[in-house]
Amino acid sequence: RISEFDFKNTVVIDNTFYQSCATAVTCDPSSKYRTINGSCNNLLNPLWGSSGTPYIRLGSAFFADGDHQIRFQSSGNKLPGPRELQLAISTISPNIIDVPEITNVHFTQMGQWLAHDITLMSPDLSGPSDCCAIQNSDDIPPQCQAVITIDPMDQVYLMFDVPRRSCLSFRRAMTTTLNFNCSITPQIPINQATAFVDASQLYGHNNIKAASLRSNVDGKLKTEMINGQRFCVQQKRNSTFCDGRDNVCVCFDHGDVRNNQNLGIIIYGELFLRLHNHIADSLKLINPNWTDEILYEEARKIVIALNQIFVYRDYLPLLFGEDYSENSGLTLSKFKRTVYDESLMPQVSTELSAGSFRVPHNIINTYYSLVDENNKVLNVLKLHEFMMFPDIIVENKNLEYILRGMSLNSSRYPVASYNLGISNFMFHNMIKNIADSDLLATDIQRGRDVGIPPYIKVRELCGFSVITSFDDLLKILSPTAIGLLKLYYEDVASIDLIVGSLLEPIIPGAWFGETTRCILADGFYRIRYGDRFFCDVQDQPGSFTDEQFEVLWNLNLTQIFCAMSKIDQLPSNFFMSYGNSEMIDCEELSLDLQLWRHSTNG
Ligand code: HEM
Ligand SMILES: [Ca+2]
Repeated sequence: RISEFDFKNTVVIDNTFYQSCATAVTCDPSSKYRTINGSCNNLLNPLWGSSGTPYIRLGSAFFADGDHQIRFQSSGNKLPGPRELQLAISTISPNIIDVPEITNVHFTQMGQWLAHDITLMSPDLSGPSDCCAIQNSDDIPPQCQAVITIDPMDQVYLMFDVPRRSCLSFRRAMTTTLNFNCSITPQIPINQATAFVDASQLYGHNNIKAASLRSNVDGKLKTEMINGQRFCVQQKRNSTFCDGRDNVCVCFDHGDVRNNQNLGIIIYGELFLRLHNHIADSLKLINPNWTDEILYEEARKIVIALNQIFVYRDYLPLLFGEDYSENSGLTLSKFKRTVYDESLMPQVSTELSAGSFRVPHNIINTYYSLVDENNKVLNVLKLHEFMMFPDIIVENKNLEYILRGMSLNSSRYPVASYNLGISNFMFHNMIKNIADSDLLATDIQRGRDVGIPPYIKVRELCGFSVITSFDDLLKILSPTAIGLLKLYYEDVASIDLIVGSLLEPIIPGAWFGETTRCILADGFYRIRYGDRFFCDVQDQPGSFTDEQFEVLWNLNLTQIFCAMSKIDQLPSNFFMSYGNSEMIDCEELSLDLQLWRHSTNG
């Protein structure tokens, strides 16, 4: 191994799905554009990284029956309850207030925007609508077999006015065996997103969705005027994701089902949509003879490249720490091009999606502030009370006021616990069996649901020293953290990945501990070097010229979000909070697309 995250040669790719269950695709090797679903990126293995394919496992699966049943502790006893673990973690780490950081809420929001691009482990929504309601029946369907128990004496729920219940809804992730007609043991979930950073959360992860979002005129995505502003179109009512609360009138139809989830992610979806249409307009001015198809694909290609630049040049170095990011080949540089590696599997791992990339849930803020042009705080909204509630965004200048608040407000310091709101009242105003959920308990359960290896196994995979007892942990974790683990787990081998990871000390300059860093570095390496269409890869049919790449390189999120909204100022350093970056006046987007003139024949 060249570094701790170098799993390239150790991970075993199970080919069952590709050989026995997938329909063959034929690729056009000369195509300049990536497909919508990610197929044909890798010409030798055309389905690698595409939506609807299984996650990879970096380590072996952990199930009690070797197939799908949730694992037990070494003694055979049940694992500690996820809800109890969450409550315990919040007692040893402050979770009442948001401890400020130098980064702002955009740093958090970019993380979620990126997560929605690369991974979608859909829960199985078929069968009973309320899994908790059927727990006494003799025949509980698989998707309902992992609901989370709530203790009748639950200290938080007892204190607050929420309906009394003994169970939190949890639906198991869809697997190839149970949901996709492809029997694989141990069971493996399907990634419904394309694994590449290809803005699929904006365009749709599959052809049907993507086609439904296109206007089919001049390369643009569909929009709708609401209160004099341009937004994306709305979904039909009765969709699971918006009808949760009866006072919701607005529900956007985006590329990813999660794009209405909170006020921040909605704004990102809207602004990137406007960016696509702005670029399509600009391209049309330069190339009036280009068809709708060419305009769409060329605009899409630029939006994808910009997303990759913002992720690899701006976000990841901040997340990992600059040195580590650079030394691991993650940082994007203007001078050193990415060399495509067709042997590298560009797929997200279960360890990342059901574990490590959820660790940044601990920096989610409790509040969104609405801040006006004079820096006056007009309103403060609790994130968990305004989930799946886009109505707020379309009123007055709320989009701009929230954007400003996100820029000025600090993100939360990464303590082990998540904020109190999403730990107890997530989806507060949704229908009864979804409302008042617990994100950390859900994350713990999700890791077990898809059988990711426990904490110490993942550490071993990363090449860290082998742990055989709680005492061995003294080299890594604080005595308080170990005390907590001992109280809940019978043995060190049973500790869940996310629990151990959240308790690890934060690496200076990064936002998490070493185990999270290792798993995330693997993931972001794969989906960059394994992406034939990565924005700075050369000598592929669709590669940008050096000059074109330079035009894109000169853009940043501040310029784009400035130009795509009516906001008057944003921080010069987009991810830095008030006092850590000056606010600069917004300008029109200076995006000169002359270099795109006739580069494609219309
Ligand atoms: C901004 C507020 C956020 C909220 C309210 C939120 C909420 C959620 C929820 C409800 C889930 C599904 C849990 C499950 O059923 O298993 C989820 C999944 C996830 N979240 Fe977040 N999240 C937020 C931000 C973030 C951030 C900042 C990151 C990373 C930097 C992130 C990474 C993930 C990942 C990787 C998953 C798994 C996605 C999948 O594979 O389906 N989230 N989040
Ligand atoms: Ca994607």
